[in-house]
Amino acid sequence: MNVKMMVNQQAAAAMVMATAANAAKESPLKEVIRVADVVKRFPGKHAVNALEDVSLSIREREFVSILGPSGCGKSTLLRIVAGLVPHSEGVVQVNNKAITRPIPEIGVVFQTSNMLPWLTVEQNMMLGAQLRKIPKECIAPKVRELTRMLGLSGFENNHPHQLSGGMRQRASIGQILALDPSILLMDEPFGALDALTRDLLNVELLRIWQERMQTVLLVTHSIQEAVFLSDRVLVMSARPGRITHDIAIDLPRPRRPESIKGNPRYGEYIAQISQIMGVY
Ligand SMILES: Nc1ncnc2c1ncn2[C@@H]1O[C@H](COP(=O)(O)OP(=O)(O)OP(=O)(O)O)[C@@H](O)[C@H]1O
Repeated sequence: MNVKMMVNQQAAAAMVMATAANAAKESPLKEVIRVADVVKRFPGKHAVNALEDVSLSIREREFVSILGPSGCGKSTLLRIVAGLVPHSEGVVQVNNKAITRPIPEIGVVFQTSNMLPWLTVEQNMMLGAQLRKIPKECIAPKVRELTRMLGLSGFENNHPHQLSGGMRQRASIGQILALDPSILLMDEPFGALDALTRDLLNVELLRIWQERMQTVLLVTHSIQEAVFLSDRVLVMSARPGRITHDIAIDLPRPRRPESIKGNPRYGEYIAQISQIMGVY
């Protein structure tokens, strides 16, 4: 084969690879969460209209955050998607199936740890799988790997009260990840932690997301956190909550605080969202 033929073959191979890469880039990812025209009323003496015509769509492996004023219905929306709270009107689907109760594909992390105080970190991380009758030998290697990944090696036999707040929250995330959910719903998971621990855990969360690529829906009060982590930020109005803005965050990945926080676009997104939310 002469040199010209080799060059032509290489060029053709490069073109095929580029076309495949473009096709992969352009092929729309599957819609995983679909919320359409959802209304939520809490009836009773102090009836509350919490959500009004909320619609959103989240695709496979997207990281989406929800911001909004206190009481606008962010947690209610998350709990509806999780199947923990029924909605009054509209459609809520996960992987094309109507959500009427919690399903194994969805893991939920709340602000406070769900760990049982009388069990160790490892026992807590095994618990969900045991309740689902998954054999111990299947779950044990996964729990060991998660313990390492979450920086909890050496603390497996500690009880929750023997951990710092940040470690407790990491262990709570481990409890959920041990069940291998394809969708992670998080309600202010680091809200009770100090700013430094929160920043560190955000970096951890991105690393976990990048390694496992779950679809993530996060409720947060922090504009910085939402911009740093997300592919899209949804902003809700005051109650009854509606989604008023859907902002694509076009910052490069992988994201590290030192590279992102110096990026002028990071500052611009924060300014834009602060203005939308009326906070400066
Ligand atoms: N179980 C309930 N019964 C009655 N009203 C409720 C219930 N849960 C939530 N609400 C009301 O629904 C509205 C939305 O509450 P929700 O907790 O979803 O807001 P939020 O945006 O998550 O608030 P925050 O940012 O302060 O955590 C509030 O007015 C709240 O009082």
